[in-house]
Amino acid sequence: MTLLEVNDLSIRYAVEDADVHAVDNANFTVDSGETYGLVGESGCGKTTLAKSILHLLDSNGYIESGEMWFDGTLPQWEDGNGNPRKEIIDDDRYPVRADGMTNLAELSDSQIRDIRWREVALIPQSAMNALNPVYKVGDQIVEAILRHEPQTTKREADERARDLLERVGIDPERADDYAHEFSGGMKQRAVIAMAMACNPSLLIADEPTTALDVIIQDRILEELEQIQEEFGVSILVISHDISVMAEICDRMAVMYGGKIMERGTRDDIFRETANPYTLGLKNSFPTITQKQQQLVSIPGSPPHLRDPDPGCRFRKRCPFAVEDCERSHPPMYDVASVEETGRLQEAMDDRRHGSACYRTDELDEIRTKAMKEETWKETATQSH
Ligand SMILES: Nc1ncnc2c1ncn2[C@@H]1O[C@H](COP(=O)(O)OP(=O)(O)OP(=O)(O)O)[C@@H](O)[C@H]1O
Repeated sequence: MTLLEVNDLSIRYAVEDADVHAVDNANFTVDSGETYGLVGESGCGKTTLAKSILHLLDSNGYIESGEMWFDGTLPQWEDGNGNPRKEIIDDDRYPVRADGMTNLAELSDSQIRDIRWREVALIPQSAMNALNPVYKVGDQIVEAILRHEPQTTKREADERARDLLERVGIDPERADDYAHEFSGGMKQRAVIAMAMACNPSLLIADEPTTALDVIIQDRILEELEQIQEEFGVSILVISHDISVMAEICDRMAVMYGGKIMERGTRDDIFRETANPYTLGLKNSFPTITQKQQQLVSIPGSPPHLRDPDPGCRFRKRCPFAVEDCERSHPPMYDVASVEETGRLQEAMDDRRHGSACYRTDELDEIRTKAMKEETWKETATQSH
């Protein structure tokens, strides 16, 4: 069942005389109970996309166009008997669709505040530094519960906080400790517990393992998986590290320069990789099982996104770029259909394996060449 459906989402930041096109026409769907990943190099728009869901963009950021349909119920939309008023579709005041989904992009600040924590919780980047040093860790979770569920008693909230800590593998007795008494991994787990305080249906985790050593990283990923199983929560996880995604995601979108370049299930992305950018990204990270493999990084750096030209965002670093790539950014092609028919066919459904590349009909050759280090080195020489 669909929990979040993002349609043609474009986000801009206003800077001086131009706009930064941080996210451009993004389309993807997160189902209930699944882990969906957004992966790509720093600056490709992952955090911007995640923050926009909860209206937490920097003040110069704005949603240019698009929709974010979410299957949630706003408290102020309950009727006198406390029943959700999902049936409201003819009332212009409510951006609710016939199937009961709400367009988060159109909610007012107060409406979105009711969604935050209760329905969608965000674990921001460097979250472990966000724990308040002067309050006990347990009290911070209690505070989060009481703020969003005022009808809960302090005692109940206290019990829930301890239970949450236990569920993420922290001894409940440690609820009385301060953040500085926790290790890095414990702080991150405490932040996960805090995010789960109000039992949200969507948890957004922005770089949950960055800055942690490899062993702790693995534990945090296991923790997220367990949380998901126990609570049935959907997780939108953001990482620059494609090997982290291989560990935990059911499906994912690979982003570059504000665009989704490839989209699909974990198997689509890792076994049937179709986009040159994804192929390059895969080469540049060790897989969990093959730590010793030779790593090849993609030469060059991501494009600046101020008023970008219409061409493919990746073309300047792409060893497979052709003339078409200069003219316009490619649409998302349906990989399986193209492989079957040999003809370029656009993806009609964002659940299908899609790749934004004009050469999706030459995949065998591209995959073979992309594995060779010299393929990427040649691009570096050409672009200098
Ligand atoms: N407030 C802002 N004003 C102008 N540009 C911004 C602002 N915030 C982000 N950007 C730009 O928007 C683009 C996307 O940034 P974003 O932080 O979303 O990327 P990211 O993939 O999450 O990278 P990182 O992991 O480094 O945060 C980048 O080019 C960034 O420089």
